[in-house]
Amino acid sequence: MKPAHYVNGVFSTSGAAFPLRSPVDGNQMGVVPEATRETVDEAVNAAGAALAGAWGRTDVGERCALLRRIADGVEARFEEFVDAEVADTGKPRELAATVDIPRAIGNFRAYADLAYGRPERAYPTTVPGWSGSGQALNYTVRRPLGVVAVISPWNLPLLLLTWKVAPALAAGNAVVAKPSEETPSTATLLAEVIDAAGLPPGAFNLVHGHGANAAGEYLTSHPGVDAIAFTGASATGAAIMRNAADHVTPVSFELGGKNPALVFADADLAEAVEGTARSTFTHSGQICLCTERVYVQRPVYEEFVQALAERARAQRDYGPMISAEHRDKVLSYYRLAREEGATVVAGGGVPRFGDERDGGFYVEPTVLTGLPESARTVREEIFGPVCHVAPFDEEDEAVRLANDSPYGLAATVWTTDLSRAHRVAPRVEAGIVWVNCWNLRDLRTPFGGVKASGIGREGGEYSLDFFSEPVNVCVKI
Ligand SMILES: NC(=O)c1ccc[n+]([C@@H]2O[C@H](COP(=O)([O-])OP(=O)(O)OC[C@H]3O[C@@H](n4cnc5c(N)ncnc54)[C@H](O)[C@@H]3O)[C@@H](O)[C@H]2O)c1
Ligand SMILES: O=C/C=C/C=C(\O)C(=O)O
Repeated sequence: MKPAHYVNGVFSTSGAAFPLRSPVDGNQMGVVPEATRETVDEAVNAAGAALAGAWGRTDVGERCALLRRIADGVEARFEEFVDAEVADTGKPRELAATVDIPRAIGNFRAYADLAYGRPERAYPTTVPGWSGSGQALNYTVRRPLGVVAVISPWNLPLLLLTWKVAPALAAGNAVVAKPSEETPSTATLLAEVIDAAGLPPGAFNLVHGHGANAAGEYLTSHPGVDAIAFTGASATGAAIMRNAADHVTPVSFELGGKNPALVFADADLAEAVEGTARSTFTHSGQICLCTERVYVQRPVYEEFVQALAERARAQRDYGPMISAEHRDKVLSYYRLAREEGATVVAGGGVPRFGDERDGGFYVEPTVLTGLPESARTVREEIFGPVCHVAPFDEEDEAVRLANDSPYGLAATVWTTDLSRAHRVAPRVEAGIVWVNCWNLRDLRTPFGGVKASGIGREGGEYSLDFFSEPVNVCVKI
């Protein structure tokens, strides 16, 4: 797979090339073209021209049929997409084959169904004493925003790219997408599938490159961009917001997190341990929904810590960090944790495999205890296979601990007390609260964070609302 831009229906590798490295062994796998400001400008102009041309004249039925054709196209090249996602991220094949690629297909199919079946409202209005019939009809129609910039991260590359592209196209927008510089391959395959599906040139465009002072920033500060949908770090979101401010460009942000788990003494402890191991170590903690703070009611605290530590030590076939830089960042937090006085109950270092993986970017699955809530390790997002476990006594204390964070993306609550579940979950300052489960997804539900974890919601009608403008038409009868 050779990463390429896709602009106005044409593939190219214009621009300086930068290395694409395998996170598994650190070896260079290929090169990625760095889009210039001119290439980004060409992509935005192509999107605008598509809206003024054939793509702008499509109706929702035609667009949803094209989304289904894209889904079928990805499905037909399923193994190729899995190979590319595994090569770029190093994630276990089973994860890419059961989550990343099926969800990308599901994203297109879900929005084809949701957009096509979405009703609009009408209000028959009576105006007493008014001349004529004294009646009017108010109805809502929706217009696409226009040219949408989509910027996506490296952890779930195709899942998160298509989670924005699908609803943006369904709503009639034209898209310029910039995937992470770390993971260009499945985005390029997607462009091939979209090209084969027959979308008019310029409806979907793809540019590769870095973010700050590069393709990402050229795109988010471009005056021809009508909306920005971004997933990535909170600090990056703030930088993008500053660029968007000049043109008052609307933004949809899915940002960072420091997700808590609350484990009550009445929980099914084995289920809570297994669920917290999954929510901490899946994709080596490189999912925004992963748990990094665990609060366990005191009567079961010691038992829980030991059981979770055993699960950490038992982790096999886990993947690496995406890059040497990210590996070094996670290891710097492992050092910081020790400096702040943590007990490292499991992990805390670099695994030794005795094979090519020793040249890759692996870190050990890690469980920490003993830190105060004020510790940086407990407050700052690490984005690796690590969590800190602390005890609590009362329910209100647990909620306060969970909410004592600048972030508010996701949380898990483990309890067999139904009343407690329904009391606690709505009080947690997060966009998504799972009870006795984790990452169980219904694509119609609102997805997103509060505080520094994001602005707005994705999913179902929430995405379609962001990617379109409602227009109220009032007709005197
Ligand atoms: N809330 C969510 O749904 C969600 C999902 C995945 C990842 N994340 C967050 O993303 C972070 C990890 O991903 P990452 O390292 O790719 O994030 P990142 O913010 O470094 O990069 C994300 C994307 O933004 C681009 N970018 C970077 N700086 C930019 C700038 N100044 N202007 C325009 N574009 C810019 C990058 O090239 C990349 O495509 C973590 O903080 C994680 O919590 C959040
Ligand atoms: O890393 C963050 C994961 C985001 C997941 C979703 O956006 C989703 O499941 O729809």
